[in-house]
Amino acid sequence: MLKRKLILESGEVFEGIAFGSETESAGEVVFTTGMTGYQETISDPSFCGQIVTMTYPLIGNYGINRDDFEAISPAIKGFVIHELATVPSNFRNEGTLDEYLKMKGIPGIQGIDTRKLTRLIRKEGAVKGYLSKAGEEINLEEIIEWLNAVKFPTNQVAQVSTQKAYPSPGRGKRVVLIDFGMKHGILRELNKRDCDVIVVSYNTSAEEIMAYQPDGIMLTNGPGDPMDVPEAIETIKVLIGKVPMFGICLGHQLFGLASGAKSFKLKFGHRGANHPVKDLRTGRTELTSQNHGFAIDMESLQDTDLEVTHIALNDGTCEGMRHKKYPVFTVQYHPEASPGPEDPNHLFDEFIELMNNSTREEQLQHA
Ligand SMILES: NC(=O)CC[C@H](N)C(=O)O
Repeated sequence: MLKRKLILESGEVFEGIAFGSETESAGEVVFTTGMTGYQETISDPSFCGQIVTMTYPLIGNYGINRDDFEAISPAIKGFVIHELATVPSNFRNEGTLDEYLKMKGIPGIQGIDTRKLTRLIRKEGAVKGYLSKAGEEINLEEIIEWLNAVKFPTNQVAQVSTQKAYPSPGRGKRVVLIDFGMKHGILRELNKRDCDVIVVSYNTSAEEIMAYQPDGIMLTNGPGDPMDVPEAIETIKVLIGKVPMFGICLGHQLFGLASGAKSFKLKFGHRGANHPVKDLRTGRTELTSQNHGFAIDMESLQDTDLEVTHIALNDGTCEGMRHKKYPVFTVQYHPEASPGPEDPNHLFDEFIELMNNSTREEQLQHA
């Protein structure tokens, strides 16, 4: 078994055992607290460019299956775990995590103290990291210096969005889905409700989107800083009020920015499958799946036509908004719930209802 190191820009070094691809890699190191769902995590395009640490100690025990991918190819830069289960056991198992990461060229490290790493990230905030090539000695000082100077690419949405529009047909409401790095779960939920979905690239113009005559527009999740996608912000500005809109995660942040709100980077993000969110209108709390490093600044909503509908109970940040005049609502968390929990799944039904209640005449008035 070959060794490899995880090195942080702050100078901490974690030595462990290499698995997955033997290559070296670098990216922002983040942690997620989900106890299951490593396959969904690895393949969630919102993690594009990041080295992902699982805080749950035993990973790989149910293998990799055919059905649970959130994108065709994973976009993570590395995978950090405490202990790799080498003999998976599950009726859906089709192969091991190690084989999968090897096939996809993603380096993994196991046998490190993920608790210590997580506490460091919580204390110091988001940090850049480097995973060394399996079995290779490195010059630590050189790597730390390089990490402190390097600027990672900011075009992650362009890396993971579809380049060409394509349909995912149904006989119900026509939804144009703007793909900022869509999790397949969103498409599954819309298709389950018989929506006639047209998936378009992140830089499709408002005019082209409206030419599909949609009943509604879906703004998806996606990687990176929402400020790095100015063209999408401009497009959303034009689309607001034309047809009902539903935004998830990056889609929520872009809608906020398009409406005049501001965003900021959280110290260490919300990533996991047990984040409590309170719906301020009903007083109900739901457990949600989350994966975000940025958030909308609630104070900046004062000068907009938006209102906060949901807040995070862990730190009080904004988790949902709606437009006061137009049929648009967005959430910072993941109602498509892959891997779960499914508490907020009803939001997709609310989107369908919003499209049902918004008549064609009304839409044409705004068009
Ligand atoms: N899952 C997402 O869409 C994440 C949104 C954004 N990239 C963030 O980190 O905040």
